Amino acid sequence: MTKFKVLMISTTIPEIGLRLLKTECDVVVSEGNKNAILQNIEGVDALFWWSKLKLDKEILDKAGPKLRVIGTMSAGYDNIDVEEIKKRGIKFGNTPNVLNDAVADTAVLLTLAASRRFTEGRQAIERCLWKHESGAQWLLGQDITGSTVGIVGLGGIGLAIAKRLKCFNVAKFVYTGHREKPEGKIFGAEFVSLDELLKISDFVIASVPLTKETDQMFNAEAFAKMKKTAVFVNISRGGIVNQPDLIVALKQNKIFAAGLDVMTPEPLPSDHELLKLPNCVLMPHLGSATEKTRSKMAELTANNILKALNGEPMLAPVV
Ligand SMILES: O=CC(=O)O
Repeated sequence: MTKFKVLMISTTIPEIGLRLLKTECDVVVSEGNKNAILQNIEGVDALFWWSKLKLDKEILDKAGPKLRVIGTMSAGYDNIDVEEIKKRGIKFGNTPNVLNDAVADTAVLLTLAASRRFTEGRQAIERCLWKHESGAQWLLGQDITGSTVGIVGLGGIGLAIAKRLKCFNVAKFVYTGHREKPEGKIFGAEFVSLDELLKISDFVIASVPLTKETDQMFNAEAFAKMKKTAVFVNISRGGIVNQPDLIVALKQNKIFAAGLDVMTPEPLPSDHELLKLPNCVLMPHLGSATEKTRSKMAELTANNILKALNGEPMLAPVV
């Protein structure tokens, strides 16, 4: 029996992904750059995708008509042309839920770090600005205890963030999104409009996918609605923020601080303005980057692909 042919992008996938696929498929492992992908993709039955590159018509055309299954090892798929995939009748799945805890941990880390002036404190040590006489009001931060936390997008990750922050004795949780959610009610969070959330929240935490609707939703207008003491955290996608507007808001202290795991572009150039802001904490898109989480993501992606190749529903289908 001829085996299915799978192209795995990239060479850095946790071992379990390759091991599972190899039980039923011939696997070619490719670097994640476009040239390598285009060189290797022709004639494959399935694609294991781990790349920030656009998975577009050009790549799908080069793959040809045999390609009928794609699994992305990510929860988000804003870099993937889902409409084109649908049109071609290709089965497509992602890795939701398995990364909720790791990403929520990252959100908590950024919330704490931004509110307690982590970047500025570290810079102060490096620049010999930490003095005995620095005084009792030096580098004061914002408290989570007693605060109002606003979650924009109460999906699996948003809820996991709220659950974690509850332990910090938050006074009130609010959230916004398309609709009120039963899990919001059970948790004890109030559903409010985006405007209301921006107005009343001490912490605004974004956990929405990047779509046409959320593209640059955090812009000058949104930052102007926030409290001057507000801390903004983004663990979803850089594209939901108008970054020049955020930089202005941080420079002019229109908001207190930001904690970002995601930004534009990625990778961020080392001389980027964001890195020069003392009230901005940055991580290089590490939300799901723990050993266990990445292994679970690799396993789910491989199983999505194997199921679909065998004519069964994927464990986590998108289309
Ligand atoms: O950003 C990470 C993901 O979408 O999985």
